[in-house]
Amino acid sequence: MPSQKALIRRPSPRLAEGLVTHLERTPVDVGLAVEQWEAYAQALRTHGWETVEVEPADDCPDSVFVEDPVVVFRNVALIGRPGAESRRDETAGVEEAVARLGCSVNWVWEPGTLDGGDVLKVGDTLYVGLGGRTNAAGVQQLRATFEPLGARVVAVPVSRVLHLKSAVTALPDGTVVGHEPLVDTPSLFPRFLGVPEESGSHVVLLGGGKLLMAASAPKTADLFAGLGHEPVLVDIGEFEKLEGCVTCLSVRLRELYA
Ligand SMILES: NC(=O)NCCC[C@H](N)C(=O)O
Repeated sequence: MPSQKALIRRPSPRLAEGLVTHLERTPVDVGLAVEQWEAYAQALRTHGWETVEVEPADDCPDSVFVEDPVVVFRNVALIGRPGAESRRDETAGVEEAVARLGCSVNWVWEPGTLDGGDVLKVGDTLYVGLGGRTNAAGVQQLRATFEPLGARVVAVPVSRVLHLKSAVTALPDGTVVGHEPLVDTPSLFPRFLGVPEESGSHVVLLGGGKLLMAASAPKTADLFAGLGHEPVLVDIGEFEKLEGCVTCLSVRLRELYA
């Protein structure tokens, strides 16, 4: 039986010092953030995911955004080299966690940079955002790692948001969804659906038609419900102040055999 495990990482006490790039900094309430993170983890568990905590990295303010240090395809994990230097110490704990779960591990090497938030999987296609935290050498290394396993890697420009998955994610049927003013080239995706809210661009596929989404995107949730999906809303407001989304707070591992 394939396992359904989700890596999560407890927020650092220094969360409020996390990076902001495209937003103005506003104060983060770390206590509230921890409550929101616990509710997020509970939502994953309620919908059938076993949560696995990566060792906390208290000195790394952005470590809660656990999807960024790694890309997993089938049972192979590529440990990224974060585009932001302040995030480079986050990788060791994530590497240890994926290895413990039985993944084969590869690494992105200098001069490559690659953030997991820049990689969107749609079936066997890996769209990779180029322009912010991920560079051309990182894309080449992603190709070299995953194309031999049957992945097709498609590089797409990202200039208006932090990561590719800040701009677009995909519904269970593969339709790519995004808030058009923030998507550089919607025509690169075979099927694209515009959504009315920025945070409506971010869905985590929970299985069975359920979509984990931010509570800040109620109109998009209605749109998706009207299309036959089942939105599950969580408040991640404190993380949104740091350019975090529902996608970046976990790494779902669907193809491990445990
Ligand atoms: N995948 C993501 O969208 N990650 C969000 C990272 C936010 C963090 N403050 C950062 O700038 O790296």
